This record gives sequence, C-alpha cells and structure tokens, in this order.
Amino acid sequence: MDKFVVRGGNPLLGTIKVSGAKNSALPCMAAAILTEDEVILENIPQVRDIETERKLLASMGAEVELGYGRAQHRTRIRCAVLSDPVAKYEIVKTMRASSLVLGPLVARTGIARVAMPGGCAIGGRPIDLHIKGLEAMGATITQEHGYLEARTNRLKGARIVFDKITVTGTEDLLMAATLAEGETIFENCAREPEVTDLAAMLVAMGAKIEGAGTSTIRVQGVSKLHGARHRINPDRIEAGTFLIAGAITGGDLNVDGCEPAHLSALIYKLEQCGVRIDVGTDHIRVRSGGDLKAADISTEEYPGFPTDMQAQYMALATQAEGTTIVTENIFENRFMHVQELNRMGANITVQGRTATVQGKTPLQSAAVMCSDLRASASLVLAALVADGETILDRVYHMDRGYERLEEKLRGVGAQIRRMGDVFGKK
Ligand SMILES: CC(=O)N[C@H]1[C@@H](OP(=O)(O)OP(=O)(O)OC[C@H]2O[C@@H](n3ccc(=O)[nH]c3=O)[C@H](O)[C@@H]2O)O[C@H](CO)[C@@H](O)[C@@H]1O
Ligand SMILES: C=C(OP(=O)(O)O)C(=O)O
Repeated sequence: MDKFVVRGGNPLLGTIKVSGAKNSALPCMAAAILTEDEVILENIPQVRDIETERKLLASMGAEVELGYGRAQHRTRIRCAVLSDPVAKYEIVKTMRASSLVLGPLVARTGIARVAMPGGCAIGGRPIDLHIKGLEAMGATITQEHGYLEARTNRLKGARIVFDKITVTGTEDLLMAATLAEGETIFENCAREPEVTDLAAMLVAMGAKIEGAGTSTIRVQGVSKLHGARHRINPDRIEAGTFLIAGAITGGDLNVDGCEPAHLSALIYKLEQCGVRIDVGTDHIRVRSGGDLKAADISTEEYPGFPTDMQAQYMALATQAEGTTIVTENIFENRFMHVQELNRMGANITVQGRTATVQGKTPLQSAAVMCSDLRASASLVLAALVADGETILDRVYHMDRGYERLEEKLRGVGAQIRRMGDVFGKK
C-alpha cells in the first residue's frame, strides 16, 4: 500500500496547474449512457475514481478509452449497446458516485440494477432522494439482495421538489429527465458548478434544459440524445487545496488553470485570515508571509463554503492565531482528520457538528493514517509545515481524487515522495 513521506518547512513557490474536476467528470461520463453515439470528454483528470467509472461503464458493455488519441486527459465513450445494465457491488463499493448511473440507465434501457452504496467514513450517504425522484417519474423501484432495481417503459415528466439539496441526486435525476416524456421541473436543486457542467454537456447532446446553476431546473424531455464533445471544468477543490498549501507554508503560489468564480467562499475566508489573494481570469496568486488570523467557517451548499474544503481549511486553522470554529453542516461524520491532526500537535476538540481549533500550535511529524479523500489532503497540508518527516499511510484515498499530487507539489518546492506501489504497479 502506498505511503507519502513529507518533510515540512519549505514555502511553496511558483506555478501549480489545476486538473479537470473529478466531480464533474464522473457525472459527465455517466451521461454518455444516454446515447448510442460517441462522446468525447476533454480535461478528464487521471485519478482512480475515473478508472473505477471506466470499469463500471465497461462492465455494462460500453467502450471506454481513457487517454484517447494519445491525449492523456481525453476520454472516448460509446454506449452503443448496454448488454448488462448492472452496477455491480464489487465496483460500487469503491466509489459512491456509482449511483450516478441509476438515472441514465433506466432512462435509456428501461431497466437498471445498481448495488446500494455502502457506509462511508464521512457519513451515511443515503440515496433515497434519487429513488423518490425516479418513482415520481414513473419508475418502479424494488430492493433485493443489496441491489436496487428500477424499471419503466418510459419515464414521464414530473414536478420534483428535493427535500434536501443533493448534488449527485440533482445530477442523476437531471440525466433521467432528459429522455422522459414531457416536462420535468426540479425545485431546491443543487447549484454546484458540477451540476452546471453536466447540464452544459447534456445540452450539447441535444437535451433541453433551462435553469442549471439555479434552484429551479426545467427539462423538456426528448426521445433521443446524440453524441457530443465536452470539456470538463477545472477542479475547484484541487485549486482550493493548492491555495491553502500556498497560504499555510507562507509561500507565493500561482494556482493556474482554475475558475476563480467557483472559489469565492474560500477566497473570502482566506482574506479574513490575512492571506493575500490576487485573482486573475483563470489563475489565483496566493501569498502569505505574516501571521495568520483565525476565521470561523460553516459548510454550506454552493455558493457557501464547500464541505470538500473543510478538512484542508482545518489544517490552516491550526496555524492561525486565535480560536477557529468549524461547523460541518453537510455530512455528520466528516471530522476523521481531527484525531490525526491532534497527533501532529494540533489542539482541536469536537462536539457534534462543531470543531474548535485553538491556534497557533506548532506541528510535529508523525505516522498518520488517511481516512478519506479530503482528510488525506488535510494531513498533507499539515505535514508541509510540520517539524520533521511525516509518513502518511493509505494514500489510496488521495489517489481517488488528486492527480499526481506529490509531483505537482514537488514542482513548487515541497519535499514529498511516494513509497510503494503506484496504482498496483511498481
Ligand atoms: C461525486 C460527487 O459529486 N461528490 C460530492 C457530492 O456528494 P453527494 O452528491 O453524495 O452529496 P449530496 O449533495 O447528495 O449530500 C448532501 C446531503 O444530503 C444527504 N442526502 C443525499 C442524497 C439523498 O438521497 N438523501 C440524503 O439525505 C446526504 O446524506 C448529505 O447529508 O456532493 C457533496 C456535497 O457537496 C460533496 O461532498 C461530494 O464530494
Ligand atoms: C466526498 C468526495 O467524493 P465522493 O462523493 O466521491 O465520496 C469528495 O470529492 O470530497
């Protein structure tokens, strides 16, 4: 199992490049199910979840070529025949986003069998809202032996009000509605840039969608969608992680190839912490030399402060003067990094959904364990300023969503190396 070895102390200097967004790429790959034609996706990140999605689609009969035409970040997908519309447990268990194939599969083939996603380190993660939405569109859903089965002749347009804002729920049902008969109106939708990115791809495939990026989305169903070429948005969470890397190390870092408008909530907080931020059209320069000040955060749906940046921000808070209150409103168990940060010398206490960080505390190297994707990123950030050499175990969590993180960080002066297998290869 791979480990990272990180020696802290270097300020990060120079330019670091942002990859395509994993959380846009996954629904866009699932959207290819909706057509028998070829779909070409550009700016697909080379991360493990994308390989898992490739396996998932291929197991159903799709042709999927990652690195198509010798372009590392281009993917070609053709779902001409979906001979086995089943998302098997062996694949689903490793990637929560597998539930994104439920809507497009049932819309295209009239039947979908998807293994129920299991429990997870950050919370329960039910998919009841996906199920309710498909039922409202006329699908019959049964659950047996750990699998959900959805069946329909053709989905019908409906008015769906989400009880709770859900990102992949909005995406899953949006895909389903594109091939439904008549109009579907969704209310209380997720407004995340990943939803807007997916909608742009669906429109390029011939879907009729209005309002993506707002709380109300209207879809006029069509009988068929066609192939398309689509470029995936930059990854705002990777970009945000780099902004914090620049800030925590007292560096001067240019985060290049990002979409600054998607990072407003984080930028605002970093400025409150005393970090200097200069925003360009597709890049952000982050500088921090002086003392950091504490600033509270409370995670919210977009455009609020993202839960996917909470763990990384907490690493920064350990280096800020004063008390930072971190409130996690999206997932009930997303504080797994706290114990490991405390092992490195942080002073963090948790009560329910609130963590209190007393700063500033010097951090020391330790052997630490990655528990989930963003918790791992938080530990890397802490290790970049810790005294000595930190060893991070289970970096496979990080490989799910960060492309060549160690190489990118090394390119701007970090002392970080990988030990062990890379994706199973020596
Ligand atoms: C692949 C992907 O895009 N993952 C992102 C997506 O996850 P994901 O789409 O799984 O997260 P959701 O937005 O669905 O979850 C938000 C909240 O709604 C609840 N809920 C969700 C669905 C449902 O059917 N019932 C229900 O109760 C969840 O338990 C959670 O408390 O959005 C999260 C919130 O921004 C991010 O942290 C994840 O990185
Ligand atoms: C939680 C995340 O991903 P997933 O929803 O795939 O678990 C994430 O990207 O931070």
